[in-house]
Amino acid sequence: MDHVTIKNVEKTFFNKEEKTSFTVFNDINLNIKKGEFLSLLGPSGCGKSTLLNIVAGLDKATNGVVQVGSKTITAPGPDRGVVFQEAALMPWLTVLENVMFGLKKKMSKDEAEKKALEYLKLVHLSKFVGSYPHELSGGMKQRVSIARALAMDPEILLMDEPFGALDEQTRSMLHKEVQFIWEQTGKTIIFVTHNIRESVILSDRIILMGTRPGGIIGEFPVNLERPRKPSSPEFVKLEEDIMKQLAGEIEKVMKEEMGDDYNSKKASLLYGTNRNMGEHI
Ligand SMILES: Nc1ncnc2c1ncn2[C@@H]1O[C@H](COP(=O)(O)OP(=O)(O)OP(=O)(O)O)[C@@H](O)[C@H]1O
Repeated sequence: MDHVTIKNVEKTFFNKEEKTSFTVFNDINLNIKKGEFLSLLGPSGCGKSTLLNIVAGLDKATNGVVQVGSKTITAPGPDRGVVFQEAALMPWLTVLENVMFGLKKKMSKDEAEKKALEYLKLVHLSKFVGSYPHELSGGMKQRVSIARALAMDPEILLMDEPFGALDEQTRSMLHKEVQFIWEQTGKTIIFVTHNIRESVILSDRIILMGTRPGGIIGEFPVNLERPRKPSSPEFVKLEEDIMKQLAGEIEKVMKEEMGDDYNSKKASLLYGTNRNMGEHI
């Protein structure tokens, strides 16, 4: 059953002062199933965050519609929880209070506390409920923000490079955690990343996005058993297939951004061992 439907979505940014406009993408069509783990993968600037923000209701499509079930999205709503790259916790509140914050508007304080504790347990932070954000590592802060989003019980979890700022070990630990949460809760997850390996580890399906003109340039179902092993031949093959399709895109972006400084040797450095497409190329 389709849970999220993205139909003919266009996004154009207008700059009124300079009287210019920039179309990020002009015709995105995508159906996401209930309970599906879908990644949006692509080089910097291709519009992954823009598309996610439109689904979140934080930004408006210039044309086209996004539906959750049969309901057209016009604004943020409790059916969609968002986790960003930076956890954005309230520094004056404890871990528990941060997670309880939104819940208290919906239920009694006791109920909110019970629910917050339940979700903090799910992300393995029971021992830190009384800590303040500055006492936590980056990975722990992201786990709080995941618990905070999940505690509101959204049908859909939208994650915008949630582990982009974390070190490799923490990132890998959180992959296991997100997978566990997804299996436990059955949420539909849309996950933005520019890391090929991360998308193969986590997703049921990977949507590849390209730039200028922006849009979907490929789709890869990931039919590998979980937990996935990056060293398995099937995993490596899929990474290579995605990489091949993306190589041309990345060079296009680099050529445009670096102009005369561009040289293809630099491009090859980007295809490093962790299959990361670079930060802001
Ligand atoms: N408010 C805005 N006004 C004008 N242009 C914008 C605005 N927001 C985004 N853009 C442009 O839209 C394009 C897509 O941006 P977006 O952040 O969605 O890309 P992305 O694929 O998520 O990139 P990254 O991986 O770097 O976050 C970029 O060229 C960006 O400069």
